[in-house]
Amino acid sequence: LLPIGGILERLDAGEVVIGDGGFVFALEKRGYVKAGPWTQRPLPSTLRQLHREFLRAGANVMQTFTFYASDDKLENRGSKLSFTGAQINAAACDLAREVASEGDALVAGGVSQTPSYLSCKSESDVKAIFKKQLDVFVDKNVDFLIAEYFEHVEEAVWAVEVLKETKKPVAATLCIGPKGDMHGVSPGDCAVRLVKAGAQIVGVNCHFDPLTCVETVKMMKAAVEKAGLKAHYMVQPLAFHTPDCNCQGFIDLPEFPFGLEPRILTRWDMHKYAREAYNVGIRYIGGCCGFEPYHIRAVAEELAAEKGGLPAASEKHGTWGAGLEMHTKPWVRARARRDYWENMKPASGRPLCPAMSTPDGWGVTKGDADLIQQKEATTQDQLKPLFDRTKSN
Ligand code: MET
Ligand SMILES: [Zn+2]
Repeated sequence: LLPIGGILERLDAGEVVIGDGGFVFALEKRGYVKAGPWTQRPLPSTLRQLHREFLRAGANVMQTFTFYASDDKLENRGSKLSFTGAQINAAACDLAREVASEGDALVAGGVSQTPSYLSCKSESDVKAIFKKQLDVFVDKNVDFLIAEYFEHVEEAVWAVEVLKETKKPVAATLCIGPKGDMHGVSPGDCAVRLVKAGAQIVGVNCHFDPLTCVETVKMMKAAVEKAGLKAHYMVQPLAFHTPDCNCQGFIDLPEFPFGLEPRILTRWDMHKYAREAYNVGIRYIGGCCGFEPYHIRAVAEELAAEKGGLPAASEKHGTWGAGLEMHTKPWVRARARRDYWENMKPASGRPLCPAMSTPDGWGVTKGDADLIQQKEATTQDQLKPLFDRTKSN
C-alpha cells in the first residue's frame, strides 16, 4: 500500500492519505463524552478501540484525541479532572501511537480553537496555550501536527506559528464554509494566510457537509495557486447533509447536536464525496463529526485503485454491495450492484418532517460582524445583545 514515509513524503509523491473520523461525536454516542463541554477524558479502552476501527477502515492517520484539550478549555468547562491537561494530552498520544503502529498509519497531534482567543486574550497568551499542548506532542514525538477547527483565521495563524517551531509538518483546517471565517475573511484569503504562516497542508474540517467542504477547499486551492504559493490540500467534513446551513454551519441547525441522525450520509454518499475531493486535487481526505468507521471504509473503497488496495475492513464488505449476492431473498440479491446503490434515494421514513430546517442563531452574517467587529464580541453570548441592539436600531 502506501510507501513508508512521513505525511509530506506521501503527499509529495502524489499518494492519497485517508484521515480518520469524528471522535467527540462517536464517543458521545457511546456514552463517554458529554455534549456541551465535549471535554470528558481520558477513556483508554474505548478510545483505543475507536482508533483501531478507523485504522481497519483504511485511515492512514491517527489523530490524537486532544480536541478541546487545551488547559484553558479544560478549566473553562469546569470538568472535575483528576488529570492535568498535559497528562490527558500525553495519554492521547500514547493511544494513537499504539494503534498506529499496528498498521500503516501516522500519528498527528491536534490543537483546536481556544476559549482564550474568544475571550480576547492577547496573542502571546493564546500562543502559550498552544505551546503547552505542543510540548507534549514533541515529547511524544508525533509524526506531524494539525491545527483544526478554527472559526477565525487569525487564531489559526497563531496556532500554525507555534506549531511550526517544532519543524514538524503542519496542517491547518478551518471550520468554515464558502462564505469564509467569522470575520468574513474569504476561504481563499484564509488559505493564503495559513500557507504564508508556514502550513504545508491547508483545508477545512467540520461544520459543513462533504460537498460544501470540497467546494470551500477548491476556493482555497485556487487562491493559493493564484498567489503563486504551493501547498497540499485536506478536507475532513461532517457526515451530515447541511444544504440549509448559514455561515456557522451545523451548530445553528435546530437539530444540533441531538437530532441530526436523519441527515447522516450513507456509505454511497461517501463514494461520491471521495471522488469529488480527489477530482479537485485534494489528497488528504478524511472526516469529522458524524463520521463512523464505515464512512471512512467507503472513502477507502472509492479510492482503492488510487491507493493500490482495499482496507482490512473491506473483508466484511463486498464493494458496491457485492456481499448481497449471498442473500437468501432474490430481490435483495438483485441489489448487489453499483448502479442500484448509486441511484437509490433513501427515504427518511418521517412523513411529517421537513426536508430542510431554518437555522437558529442570531443570523450573524458578515454585515453584522462588520458592525460588531471588536474581538471581544465574538462569542455568541456576547453577540446576542449586540445583535438585538442592531435589530432594534
Ligand atoms: C468538533 S470537530 C472535532 C474534531 C476532532 N478531530 C474529533 O474528531 O473529535
Ligand atoms: Zn467536527
